[in-house]
Amino acid sequence: MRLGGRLAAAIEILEDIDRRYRPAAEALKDWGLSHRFAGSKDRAAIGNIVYDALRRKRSAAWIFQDESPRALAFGAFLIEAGFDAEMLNAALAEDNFAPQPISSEEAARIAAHPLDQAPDGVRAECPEWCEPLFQRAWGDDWVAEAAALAERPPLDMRVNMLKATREKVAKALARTGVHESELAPQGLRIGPIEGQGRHPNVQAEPAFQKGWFEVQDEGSQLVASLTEAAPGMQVLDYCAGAGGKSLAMSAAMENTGQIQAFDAEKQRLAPIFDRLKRAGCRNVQAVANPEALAMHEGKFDLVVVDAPCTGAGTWRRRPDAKWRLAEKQLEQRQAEQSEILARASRFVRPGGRLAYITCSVFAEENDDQVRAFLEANPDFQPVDHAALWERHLPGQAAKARIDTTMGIALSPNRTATDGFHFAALERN
Ligand SMILES: C[S@@+](CC[C@H](N)C(=O)[O-])C[C@H]1O[C@@H](n2cnc3c(N)ncnc32)[C@H](O)[C@@H]1O
Repeated sequence: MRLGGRLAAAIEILEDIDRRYRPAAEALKDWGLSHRFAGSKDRAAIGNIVYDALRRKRSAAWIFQDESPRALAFGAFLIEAGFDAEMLNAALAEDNFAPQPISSEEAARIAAHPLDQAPDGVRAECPEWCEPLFQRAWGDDWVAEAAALAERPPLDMRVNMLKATREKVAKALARTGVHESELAPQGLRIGPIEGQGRHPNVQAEPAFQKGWFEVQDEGSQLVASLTEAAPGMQVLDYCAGAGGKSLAMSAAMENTGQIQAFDAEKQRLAPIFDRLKRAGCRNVQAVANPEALAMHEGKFDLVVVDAPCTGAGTWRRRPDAKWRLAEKQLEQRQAEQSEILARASRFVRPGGRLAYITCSVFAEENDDQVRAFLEANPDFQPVDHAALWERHLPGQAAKARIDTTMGIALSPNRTATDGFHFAALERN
């Protein structure tokens, strides 16, 4: 397929996402199934245009002064490729499968709306209702913080120290252009996709099948190590999901002690069994029945709450979720977070630690939750988060945003990771 056919396909998929209110990954998959003639390079290129259009929806709509799927696909392509209207029209010429080229009226509109003159909210690439949330959380940096969530993400991996070393995995993946992560000590990274390329399918590599590494964002790796799960500990991962944090803590604990991996939704836990097996984790037990935990109240050295949240910190990877998120869902997540914190905290032993994690960049889900919990639970005290960070990442204090009391914030803009918040609270 030529560029015209790829743009036409991207427009069709964006229409489907819009009309049927469905996740981008599903719409792309369906398109692939009904267009089997398209090769893997075409699919990757189409996927890039769709994801770029969702990441840069406001900028693309601004330069075209139009929110239609065609304007979003064209606009995002112009921005990402650094093309102007004339260059794009030249690339579409004599391509029977191409959409209508950019008209002279559209070209005039594009010329009259340069991005450097766009309002802050457009450059921030976030839904209008989220602008005050970013402003509150990030002050003067809010546009840069929100805009960084519209960049293409890298592919991050955590080396499983139970089975391999960073050198060994880097060697096994040498052809992929992998390099050591800047902050996470067991991290490896393949940079963001360039142009119309794609990330290698690292999960098809024998090294992955052998359990030498997991695909895990560097921010997720960092918050897992900030829990300070250590050999011999009794740990409760209260919102374990597919086990990303449990697997990382299991390796940090050198397969000793015990991790109870609990989740209120049984089906969310389902992938953990294969993952544990592949990674060789023998100190993790999946628990789906809350009653099985009851007898362990007040017994755990460490309780980790990787709470359900808006996921705003992951918008680089799931840009469609950004436009689906509604104010009501934020309120629901906040209510769940306070309820889960209250429940989970009962399992911390005196002298033990509660670690609160979200992949959100909003104060409503982070500082506000920590503050409210501490007010309601005077037997818990925050650890010194600056000292905690320094222990793990000496000399890197300028990277994260650290509030000694409320916790540590990671973001694409500051740490080149997904957005995360981490707070550790100790029980008297
Ligand atoms: C952010 S995800 C967890 C991700 C996981 N820890 C990882 O690293 O892969 C949040 C999880 O919380 C679970 N959850 C939601 N409400 C809960 C509750 N009341 N109690 C325990 N888990 C809950 C969800 O099912 C979801 O799997």
